[in-house]
Amino acid sequence: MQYAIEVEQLTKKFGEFVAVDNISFKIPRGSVFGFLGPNGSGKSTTIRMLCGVLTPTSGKGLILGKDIVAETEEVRQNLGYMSQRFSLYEELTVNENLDFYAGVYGLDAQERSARKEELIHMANLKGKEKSLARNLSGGWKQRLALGCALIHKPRLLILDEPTAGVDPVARRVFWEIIHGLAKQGITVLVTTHYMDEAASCDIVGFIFDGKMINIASPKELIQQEKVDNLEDIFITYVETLSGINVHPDFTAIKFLSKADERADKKVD
Ligand SMILES: Nc1ncnc2c1ncn2[C@@H]1O[C@H](COP(=O)(O)OP(=O)(O)OP(=O)(O)O)[C@@H](O)[C@H]1O
Repeated sequence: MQYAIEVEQLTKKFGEFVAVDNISFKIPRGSVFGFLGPNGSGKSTTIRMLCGVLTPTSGKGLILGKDIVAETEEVRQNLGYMSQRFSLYEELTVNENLDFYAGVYGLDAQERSARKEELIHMANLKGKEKSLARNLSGGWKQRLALGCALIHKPRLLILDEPTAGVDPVARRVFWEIIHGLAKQGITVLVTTHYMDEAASCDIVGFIFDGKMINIASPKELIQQEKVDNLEDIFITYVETLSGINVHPDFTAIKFLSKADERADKKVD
């Protein structure tokens, strides 16, 4: 099997603090990998190492067979990255944002115009080419950012919480695009806190305190853990690993005054 991502004992320390702790996993080409874990568990640090912007403290990583430390330039040419904040230039138009990213990746004029047309079609941005990014709604911005990440035809796409803050329609459309890209052979690594999105991934990996706790298909994970859905797994892992009960006990707290309670109970 050919792998898009191969990670072996990857570790990142910030001083004494271990943000990513000896993780190993492999993602086959053309699959959608949902990288899950609570805030601060090490997802972005792992992604930053895979993108070649952070040097691992130890361990090894290959992206499409290229070493993330020794072959950073080759890795970047094969990789598209979309950050949580979409990395768009708000004062530039849709067209100008795409042009900017095309320039970064050195596309010539002919390639650039053909590619832009494809991406505007994919992102359903026809008619909005001259709109400022600032004036686009969340869903449009998100799809423009995806277009920018795809401008150089990368074979691996890394998306850091791409659907945070966009409405359900835009989320649905976005995921249809993601699965369409995977069908064409593009590998996708996506972080999300939405478990319905995670359930549609081919593989999900759960990271906690920098350690990879489990990695398998959603179906396998649900069978292994004998629960109904991924949300139950997420909560069970967090409770077990942190020792914190995530269900707060509200019964001891009175939110209404006695007078309010009496008024509510009055029947006309
Ligand atoms: N440059 C840094 N220096 C020191 N600590 C850092 C640095 N970058 C990240 N960390 C710490 O490493 C841990 C993992 O952070 P990371 O951003 O990878 O988590 P995450 O899973 O992406 O969280 P979120 O879901 O909130 O984006 C956190 O405790 C964070 O504070």
